Amino acid sequence: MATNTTETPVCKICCIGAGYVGGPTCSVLALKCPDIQVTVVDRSELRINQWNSDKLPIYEPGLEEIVKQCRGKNLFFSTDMIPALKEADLIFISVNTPTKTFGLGKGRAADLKFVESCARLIADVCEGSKIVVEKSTVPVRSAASIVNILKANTRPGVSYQVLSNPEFLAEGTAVNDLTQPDRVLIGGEESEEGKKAIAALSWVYQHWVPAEKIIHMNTWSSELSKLAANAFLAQRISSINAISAVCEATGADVSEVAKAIGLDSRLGPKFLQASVGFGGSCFQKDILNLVYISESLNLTSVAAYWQQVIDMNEYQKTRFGQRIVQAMFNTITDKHITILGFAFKKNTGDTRESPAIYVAKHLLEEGACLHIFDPKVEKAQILLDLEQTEEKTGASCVSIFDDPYEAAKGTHALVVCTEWDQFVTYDYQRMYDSMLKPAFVFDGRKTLDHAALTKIGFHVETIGKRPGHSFQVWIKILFLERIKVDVSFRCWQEQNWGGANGI
Ligand SMILES: NC(=O)C1=CN([C@@H]2O[C@H](COP(=O)(O)OP(=O)(O)OC[C@H]3O[C@@H](n4cnc5c(N)ncnc54)[C@H](O)[C@@H]3O)[C@@H](O)[C@H]2O)C=CC1
Ligand SMILES: O=C(O)[C@H]1O[C@H](OP(=O)(O)OP(=O)(O)OC[C@H]2O[C@@H](n3ccc(=O)[nH]c3=O)[C@H](O)[C@@H]2O)[C@H](O)[C@@H](O)[C@@H]1O
Repeated sequence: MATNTTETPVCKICCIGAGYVGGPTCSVLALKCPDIQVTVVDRSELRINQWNSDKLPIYEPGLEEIVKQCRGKNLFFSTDMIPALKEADLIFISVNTPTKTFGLGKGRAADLKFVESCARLIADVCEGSKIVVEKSTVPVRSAASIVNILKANTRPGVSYQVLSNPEFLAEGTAVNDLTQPDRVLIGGEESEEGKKAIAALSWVYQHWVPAEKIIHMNTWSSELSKLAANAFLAQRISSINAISAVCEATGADVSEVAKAIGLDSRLGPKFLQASVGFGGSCFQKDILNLVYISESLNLTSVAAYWQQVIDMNEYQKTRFGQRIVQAMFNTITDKHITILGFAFKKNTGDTRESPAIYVAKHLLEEGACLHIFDPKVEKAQILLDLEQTEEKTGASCVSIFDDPYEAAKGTHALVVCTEWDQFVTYDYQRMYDSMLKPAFVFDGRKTLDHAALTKIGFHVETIGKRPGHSFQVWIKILFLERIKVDVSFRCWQEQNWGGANGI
């Protein structure tokens, strides 16, 4: 490397994008590689200021301690991008790649404008030889566009190697996922220079990741593996959620079914938790991207297959919202409802694509007033997500609480949208006593003790189970449903065939 005068392959790293990936990844990198200087740059001054303050821009268990330990030593956050890029031997591109909201591929294709602007900036300012690492999640063959832009703008004496190194961390467990990854993928060119670049990035990871977990492959396999991994994970959730609908209609219990399925060593127990639906910034975006790529390649059956994972997720969120209204006597107009949890999963303050947003909007459309509590999501973020300018405005009605008991007071129902651990230990008797009766609990995460809640007096509804009905009652329901089906079938027969004998 041009700027590297020591024996080590990499001395300085620059990461463009100080978000949920760039921030934690570089913090762990700095912690594990004290011999490397890591600078995270971002065009957002607000974000960089937050990374340099006591209140980090994202909540992630264990992250604050690492940042405090490394910041100012070998970890730096800056908006001054040019010097950091010039100095670096290796540059990570960790910027956002959202779904396009306009033009060709609108609503499905990934918008690569931020990745492209990074490539152009690197080409403009860098000298010597650089390794450019694509860490953002991108469509397969995106590295070719980066190479194109860099090559088209190369000045004499400048050379680049572009690698794909997708990130697999999950929010809420990012530090653990980064310190003990299942695998690290590095895709690159087959050439000598390509192999040298792959070796340099592997050397960085080998500071803490066992060599056998660092996997080398061709660039396109690496890019596609990231989309495929997210699609497979989301597919499992949609599969168990589809089964949850069957459970609710038949009296089976989805937790029991998930346990039975997960005990098969070929399937395993993870990602079988039925829920109100998956959220987060990536599953939907990445599957839509996969659908778009498949369609672009004329693989229409493949596209339709993955589209179903998204459709099932929409169905699950809709079903949950409708079930709340139905259980509350088919009207929630002017009723006060408490939403417990607004983040898309526990241990994060991130609300991107959170199912809570969908549920809250559905309840607001039905005329309800919402009391919302989440341990980590900022009030301004909730109002922004619900497109409310301020609390309790006009016809709609949203109040944000920083105490769950205050939130529950005077409301008709509790709706659990996030599986925060502390929700399990709350004093539900205290909440029940302060609520209007009948008091309802809708557990969209299946984490509460439903028997205990029922004993307190709550009417409890959850995903994938119809609680409160004994086996005998179920037999009766199924019997009545059967009669209904028989009657409608006979009516249909008479209308279309002139009665059963007319066939
Ligand atoms: N959030 C997650 O848990 C994971 C995300 N990913 C992928 O990583 C990428 C980044 O995701 P997040 O960190 O969540 O996004 P983010 O939105 O939290 O952060 C992206 C950052 O990049 C900055 N940025 C954008 N364009 C820039 C430019 N030209 N120059 C300087 N800064 C620029 C933005 O200001 C923002 O701070 C995406 O492709 C995502 O799909 C991959 C694995 C996990
Ligand atoms: O590319 C990404 O952004 C990341 O996407 C996911 O990570 P993340 O979205 O942060 O969190 P997950 O734990 O995967 O949860 C996603 C959603 O699925 C839901 N979920 C998860 C598991 C489950 O069994 N059931 C279920 O409903 C969660 O509550 C959450 O809403 C992947 O797990 C990461 O490997 C990947 O790097």
